[in-house]
Amino acid sequence: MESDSGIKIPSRLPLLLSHVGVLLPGSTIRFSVDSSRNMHLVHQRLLKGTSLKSTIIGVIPNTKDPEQYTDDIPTLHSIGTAGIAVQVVGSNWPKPHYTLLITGLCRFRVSSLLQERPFVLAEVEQLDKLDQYTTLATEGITVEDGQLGELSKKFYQAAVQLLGMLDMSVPVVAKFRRLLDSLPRETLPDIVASMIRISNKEKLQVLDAVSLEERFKAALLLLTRQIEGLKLLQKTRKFRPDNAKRVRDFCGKFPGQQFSLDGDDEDEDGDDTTILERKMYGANMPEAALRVCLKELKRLKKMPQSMPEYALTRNYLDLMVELPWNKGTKDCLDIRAARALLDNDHYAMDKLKRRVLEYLAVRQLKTSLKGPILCFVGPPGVGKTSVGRSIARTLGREFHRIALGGICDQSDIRGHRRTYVGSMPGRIINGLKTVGVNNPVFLLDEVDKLGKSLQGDPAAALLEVLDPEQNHSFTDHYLNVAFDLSQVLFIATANTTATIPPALLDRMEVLQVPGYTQEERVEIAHLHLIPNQLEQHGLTPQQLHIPLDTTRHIISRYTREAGVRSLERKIGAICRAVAVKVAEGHKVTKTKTEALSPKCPTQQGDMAAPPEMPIVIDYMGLKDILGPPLFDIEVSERLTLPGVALGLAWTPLGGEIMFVEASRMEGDGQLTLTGQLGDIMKESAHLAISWLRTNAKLYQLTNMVGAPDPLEGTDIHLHFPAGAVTKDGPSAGVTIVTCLASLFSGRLVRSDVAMTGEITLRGLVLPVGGIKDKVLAAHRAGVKCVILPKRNEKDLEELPTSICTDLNFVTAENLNEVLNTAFDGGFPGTASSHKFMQLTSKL
Ligand SMILES: Nc1ncnc2c1ncn2[C@@H]1O[C@H](COP(=O)(O)OP(=O)(O)OP(=O)(O)O)[C@@H](O)[C@H]1O
Repeated sequence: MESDSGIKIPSRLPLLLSHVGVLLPGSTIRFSVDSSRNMHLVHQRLLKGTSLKSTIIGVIPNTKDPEQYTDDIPTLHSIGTAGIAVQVVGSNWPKPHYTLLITGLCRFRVSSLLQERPFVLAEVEQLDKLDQYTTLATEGITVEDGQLGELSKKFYQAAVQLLGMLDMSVPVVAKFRRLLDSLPRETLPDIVASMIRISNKEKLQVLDAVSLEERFKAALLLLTRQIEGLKLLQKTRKFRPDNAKRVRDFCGKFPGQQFSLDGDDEDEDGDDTTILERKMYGANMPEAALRVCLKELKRLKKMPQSMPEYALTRNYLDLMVELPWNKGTKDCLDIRAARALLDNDHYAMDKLKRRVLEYLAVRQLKTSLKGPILCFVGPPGVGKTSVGRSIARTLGREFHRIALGGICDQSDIRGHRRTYVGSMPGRIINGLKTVGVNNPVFLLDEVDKLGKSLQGDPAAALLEVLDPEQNHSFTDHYLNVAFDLSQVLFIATANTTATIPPALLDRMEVLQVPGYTQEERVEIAHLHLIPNQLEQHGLTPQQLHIPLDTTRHIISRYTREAGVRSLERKIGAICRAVAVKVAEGHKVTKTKTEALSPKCPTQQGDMAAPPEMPIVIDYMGLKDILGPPLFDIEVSERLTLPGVALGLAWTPLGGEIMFVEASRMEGDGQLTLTGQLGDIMKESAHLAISWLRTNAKLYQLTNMVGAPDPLEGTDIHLHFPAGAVTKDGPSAGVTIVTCLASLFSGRLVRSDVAMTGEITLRGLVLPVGGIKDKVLAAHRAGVKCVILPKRNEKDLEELPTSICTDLNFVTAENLNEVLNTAFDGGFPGTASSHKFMQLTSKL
């Protein structure tokens, strides 16, 4: 049925390739857009166009699922329906997705394809008249039209009969009757076919019936079958009026089961919600949660899909059914195996491993343990995270790491309320969804780096999570129902306890993980890091050999850290360099075999010999790969002038050595302090000066002009190098005194001595923290003797034996003892009768 006059659709139409419904003229269908071609059509045509013409598109039915092909365009159905996009709804989150509401206008035939990408554009030929909608029902087909007239009359009568059989109120039936009467007869087959429940294949038959007569015939057949089906249904109902479910099941077997003029169709979506409901019952969730889910599902069923809230509710329900409410792994704990595994994975860390094993042993004896939450505190790269992973492995549990560094919004922990656009559950619930069990090991990494902002305090939200008494009913704002976290094993890691809020710290058992000694690092490198790196770079020990001496050299000259991360990176760099050599070697050997063939004997001499395996890395090789050494053993060089002393400092990154320098010049007794010092450190400097002035006579300290007060006519400048780093704390007190004593006496401080300790005005030395890390730093720097406060003697017990044998420890109660040790041959004025204790080893 060609149209040569009247309203015309554009002759070039962009085509929407539909793989679900069939759009018939006169009806409206919702299409979900997710394939890339259709997505481009929406973006470039529907969302950009401003004219009415740009909203007219062609819908080609029954195209293969566009997701299944990439570039090839499938064979298109030749007949489609031109339609007008009356609504475009969508969002870009969580992934781009649009829903189009399209009203069918008329049929068209695809004449030729003009473009396939980014969306399909075709030259089309219009098949139906569009003006039929503007004609009155009475002006259309009449009985005088012969067979067509007869057919249309029959069709109309059948439609009226079906309307009478529907289970609807009288006014609704009357309304539909009026609608039926007002529609032009030629539009009836399409409209009725789109309303009765028939399969897509049958709809396609109606669409393909281009001639009106054929269309009436095809649609009449379907309509009659529908009427027969309803008749049978009514009969069945009479027999078993009480068994509505069975009737429903029975009529479900009819091809054209229900008549749904009221538009309340429950096609695929209906099945979808049934599946969701089934999943809810199967998710084993607590009753309260199930009640909430069922309520939401009821709301969801009533919502049109195009409503933004539909997606929100749907996502919520999907999460609820996916959460492991009652699903867990079975612990397979064998303490002996756990010990072997921990020893295998990690070298040293004895204290930590012992505590972890105790913890696991208690769990084995009492499974319902509401145990403490372990918090590993130590410098970066000492294996805190990797011990957490090993614990999960020993227990046979799932492992999930939650990085808390920089989080400053409490909804990151507890989720957003669902009223917000883009709301999401918090990291705890998300983690549970990811691992799919309710008893994983959660590693809360970097708890000390939680922030605070206007959006609340995430540390406060963590309080509930980490409290064994409360976390069995943890309520995420997004879920809005309680989730039992009591089975989850939480382990936290931090670099320092100083920035962990006290309430949070109180809920955790802190286990210090100190830095490693040089020898421990060498062992870790050879037992773990080198084999790991070789494997990661596809090398074997037969190809690369790093001798012990080289490892020591890397540790002392190329790294300065408490952990082993930088060492691991350096070994990685060596592996990369060797991988190039090995790969080149392969190539050379291969080419050489080819070159040796009689065809080209002359090339033989040009080939470099493949490297000899294994490639052994010596100092020279190291310099080639890693460049010149980054760190010097500088202590002795820097202590060559009076007025310099070596202190020990503690930072969250481990212990460090710290030089204190002093100089004096003519002036009026001013003290200048530089090197970004905090208030406490400045006070220490003032204390030190006061003590020295008081005791100047005793120690024979003079200023430049020989006056008894060292500050008379003299300005003093104290500097703490590495000026970019802020320094604070009282532990530099003894170092400042020693440095000033050296300046005023003109004597050199011993170059192999480092010290730490707080001072008082009366010259006492008070204890300080971080002894282990400080001593390790001193050992790293090649110091031979460490001066510590007497009351820190107990901390020496924690030091490894190797360190104790390498270093001399002098514990001092007062500054006399400090000065006596710091200068060769003691310090004048400090009664050599003052005894100080010299420890070689405490263990
Ligand atoms: N004692 C050890 N034995 C074997 N390997 C170790 C040991 N200590 C650290 N490592 C290795 O060092 C690397 C860094 O460790 P990890 O990431 O666990 O450090 P971390 O202490 O958690 O650091 P951060 O505080 O920066 O998170 C890992 O590859 C780990 O396997």
